[in-house]
Amino acid sequence: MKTIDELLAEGVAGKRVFVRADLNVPLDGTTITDDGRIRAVLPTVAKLAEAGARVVVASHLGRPKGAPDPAFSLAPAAARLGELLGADVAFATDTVGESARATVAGLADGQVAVIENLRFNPGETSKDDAERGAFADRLAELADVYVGDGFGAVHRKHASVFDLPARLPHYAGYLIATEVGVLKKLTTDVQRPYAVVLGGAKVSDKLGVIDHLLERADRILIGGGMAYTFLKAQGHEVGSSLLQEDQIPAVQEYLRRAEEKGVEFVLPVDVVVAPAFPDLKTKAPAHPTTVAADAMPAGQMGLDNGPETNKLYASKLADAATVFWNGPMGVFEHPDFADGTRAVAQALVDSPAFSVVGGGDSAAAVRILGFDENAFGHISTGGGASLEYLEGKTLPGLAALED
Ligand SMILES: Nc1ncnc2c1ncn2[C@@H]1O[C@H](COP(=O)(O)OP(=O)(O)O)[C@@H](O)[C@H]1O
Ligand SMILES: O=C(OP(=O)(O)O)[C@H](O)COP(=O)(O)O
Repeated sequence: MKTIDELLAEGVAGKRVFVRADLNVPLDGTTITDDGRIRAVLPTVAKLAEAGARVVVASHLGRPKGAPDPAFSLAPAAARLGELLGADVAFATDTVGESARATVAGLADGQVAVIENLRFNPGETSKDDAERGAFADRLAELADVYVGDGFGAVHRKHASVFDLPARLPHYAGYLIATEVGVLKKLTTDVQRPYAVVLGGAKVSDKLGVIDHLLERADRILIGGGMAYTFLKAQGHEVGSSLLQEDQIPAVQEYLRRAEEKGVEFVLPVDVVVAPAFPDLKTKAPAHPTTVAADAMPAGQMGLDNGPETNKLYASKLADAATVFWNGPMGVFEHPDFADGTRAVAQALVDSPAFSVVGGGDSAAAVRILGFDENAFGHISTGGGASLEYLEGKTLPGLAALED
């Protein structure tokens, strides 16, 4: 894999450099609630601009349906990138249309532009190679060189991640180099006990990693939206909680194999429930109650780990030597459901373990809840990406950067 330093040594002045970043930041309307992913790509963007490149930054944000949708515009991220760089950042209101072409053509050496959300074009995420390729062809017209630095999206076989680098000279940016360097350690000389904490909302994406973790981890702690499929698999009522019904047989098999292999599976013993998903805009009181995990009332939704679970999880992390954590333990964006996530973060701060926190929302949660980033071993910008890396899977966005 060629790195950005090699590109800089070759010289980039006057070249149009396409930087595939992951600027998928959490938004409250148009306000960025955590800019960690923008700060993470700054070294790459700043270095290229300093060296006189015409930098075209591209990313997805959220999961729009292949068409423009103002709620998913990258405009706030472009503005924040400009503030952090201390320079004007141009913004193209489309991806490969007139605005993008004119914006890129208007760049002077050392200037930076951001193009609109790549997922506004159906070609970005298409499963059809030809449709993705056609979009990648259009993107390739905007640049002379490709730098991959969107670590959070390298597990996606998407046009800008996988097909575009095949069409341009390609290099890995600083963020990808750092992320891979740290995660590699967890695949080789992991110190034991090795505990993995899994939560969050992308349950169907992430349940499969447990298959691999059963061969690798000593303890697996489950929380967040992931917990309810496990509780249901044990025969408990889960009300209207997030549930991956089709995965129940797989989850039952995980629990059986864990017992056979002596891997400790830790599930919530109590949960915080409410009648409905809370309003994250108004943060209006959500009327939470705490119930035993095996006695959830029908019609209520599990939204956080309860206090007994928080104590239990802290005790399971206290003597771990290595911890990998992906996925908040609850809907931490609402104050009624932030305690479970706060408790796990605090346990990692208190534990001498080498801790890696991965995922857009997990990393944001740690910072939004006021923890010092330096108290953790590594905060990764990718949740799904880091899990798939740890699984040993070939990640399309890394494979595409190989020579
Ligand atoms: N019990 C739950 N029910 C619904 N959503 C949940 C629950 N617990 C956590 N979440 C949500 O999970 C989201 C983050 O999930 P995910 O994207 O998988 O994590 P990451 O971005 O760290 O990889 C947060 O927005 C949080 O509100
Ligand atoms: O937020 C992301 O992943 P993560 O939630 O696993 O950290 C990435 O930006 C990838 O987004 P996607 O899961 O919509 O492809």
